Amino acid sequence: MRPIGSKYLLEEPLGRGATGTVWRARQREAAGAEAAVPGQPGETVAIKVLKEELANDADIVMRFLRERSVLLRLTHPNIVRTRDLVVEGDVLALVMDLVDGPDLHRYLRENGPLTPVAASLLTAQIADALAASHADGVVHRDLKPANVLLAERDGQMHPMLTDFGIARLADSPGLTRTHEFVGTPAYVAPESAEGRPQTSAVDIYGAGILLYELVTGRPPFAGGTALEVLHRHLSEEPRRPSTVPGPLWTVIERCLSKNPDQRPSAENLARGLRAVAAGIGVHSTPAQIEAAEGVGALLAPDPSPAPVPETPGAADPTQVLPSGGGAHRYDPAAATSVMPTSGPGAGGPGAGGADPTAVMPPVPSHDPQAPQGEDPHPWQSQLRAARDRNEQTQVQYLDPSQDPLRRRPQRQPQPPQHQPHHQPQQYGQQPPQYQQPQRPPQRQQYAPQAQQPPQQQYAPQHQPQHQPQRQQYAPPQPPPQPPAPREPRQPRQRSANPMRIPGLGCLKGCLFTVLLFVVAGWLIWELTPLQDWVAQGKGYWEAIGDMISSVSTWVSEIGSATDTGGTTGGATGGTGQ
Ligand SMILES: Nc1ncnc2c1ncn2[C@@H]1O[C@H](COP(=O)(O)OP(=O)(O)OP(=O)(O)O)[C@@H](O)[C@H]1O
Repeated sequence: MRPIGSKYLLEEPLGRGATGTVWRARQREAAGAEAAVPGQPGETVAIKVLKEELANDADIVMRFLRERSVLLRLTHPNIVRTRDLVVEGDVLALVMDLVDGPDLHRYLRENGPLTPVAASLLTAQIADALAASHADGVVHRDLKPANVLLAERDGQMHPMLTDFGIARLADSPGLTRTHEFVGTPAYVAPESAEGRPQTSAVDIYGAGILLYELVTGRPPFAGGTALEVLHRHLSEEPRRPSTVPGPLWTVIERCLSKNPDQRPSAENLARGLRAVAAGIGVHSTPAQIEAAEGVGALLAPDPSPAPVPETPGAADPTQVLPSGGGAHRYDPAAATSVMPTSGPGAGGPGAGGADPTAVMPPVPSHDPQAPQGEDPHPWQSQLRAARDRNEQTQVQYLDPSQDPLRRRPQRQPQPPQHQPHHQPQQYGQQPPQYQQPQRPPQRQQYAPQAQQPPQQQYAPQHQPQHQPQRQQYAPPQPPPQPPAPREPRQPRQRSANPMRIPGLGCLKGCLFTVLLFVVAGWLIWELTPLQDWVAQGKGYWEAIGDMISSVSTWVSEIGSATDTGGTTGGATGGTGQ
């Protein structure tokens, strides 16, 4: 157990993300008045210890302290409460309420998609949390299933949004200086990717992606490289899966508007989703169905979205496409659409801050007059330094061959994507393959049964329906080494039979054995009296007996002939003397 600050003891790591590691921790003594929740000795909490490069960055430490009050005052039933901030030596840490439950990403992976009703109700609660934080001027900017924790309350799953403020804290040149880019391409709003000003509408876009993923099991724009995903956010309209009811699709489409001004406010989103959930259930009344079908009218855009404050001296490293708007911005046919931003304001490693929702590193100016350092291309350096993260937030190594400065990225052949096995269904009904006892098609659909032991609540009931998009991360590659000179090759021994026939060796052995038997049989036939025996029709033992007796007769004849010869010889000798 490791102390952190004077008030907390880290017990065990719960998980690791892009910005730090979350620990289960215990309170040693009550925190001071500066903490939002002083806590009691022995109480269990979760502590996110920010990564060293964040903690060592003076800008971030300053912002951490400055934003303390914003983070600590953010309270909502669907937001994981930040209780305290610890700044001590090299350590920056956020003390949070411990949520005893899986995150939504894990839950989806283990249990498959939710029904449209359950997904609407769950997202409505997330929208409630967003509405509260947006009203307070706080934009999350990294909304994704991994940042939604599922707490169990009264036998129901209760979504809680976490990591508020982390994006903002990390929005500093610090990450850029470490040549690192982090982000979650599948959830990035088009304006973030383009480096245009961001507002609370980026969270609505994230909510739309999350909602889509909840009902289908996968985000709408996923697969391929980060650049490809990014392009799809910018240029591709999401397609409606057959299992998504019309009213719910209206909500998703509005959230995923490329134009942030057309996205609904978080408050209206929550209202719209509840109307949809009420009108697409199996027990919906005609009035509820009608209200759901008219949900578009409820999704009025936010007249004054909360702006994401500019970070002094920070440029948005998410920017990979030329900013400046215009009708060509989303032109999918534009071959040069993935181009580094150039010119003032575009940012670069030196000038830019890193956005934790960033998907791409800052791109240097291509002004030929610009001073060229001896360092490798910053783009390459950052990509090379990209490191592995958890499965949701992607840090992606980009091969220099895919550098859009050189050529348009080529689509790599992808393994076949999982298609949800939904059949068209009545709204609110769970598709059979996802049907689980703890998910009846009403509000409690994602609530485990109260009598189930906790460890079973999230246990997969079936094979996961969706393999999450594994991030195509390749570890930083060392610079290519010149190939070592090769030894001259020995001329290859050519086989007599250059064609390799499987089982030929065995066949050869068999043929050889057969040949042996044939030769042996022929010798026996020719050199033994076998032919005579066969001709005389003798039995085997009779023939053997005959042979033994003839051999013994022959031997005795030889013996007697020898005796006779000896006797005769002796007599002859005697006679000669
Ligand atoms: N308050 C909490 N209580 C319990 N577990 C938590 C809490 N906060 C985070 N976790 C768990 O810790 C793990 C890591 O959280 P973290 O927020 O660092 O990951 P992440 O959201 O995937 O990363 P990031 O948002 O930084 O890219 C997650 O698996 C999450 O379930």
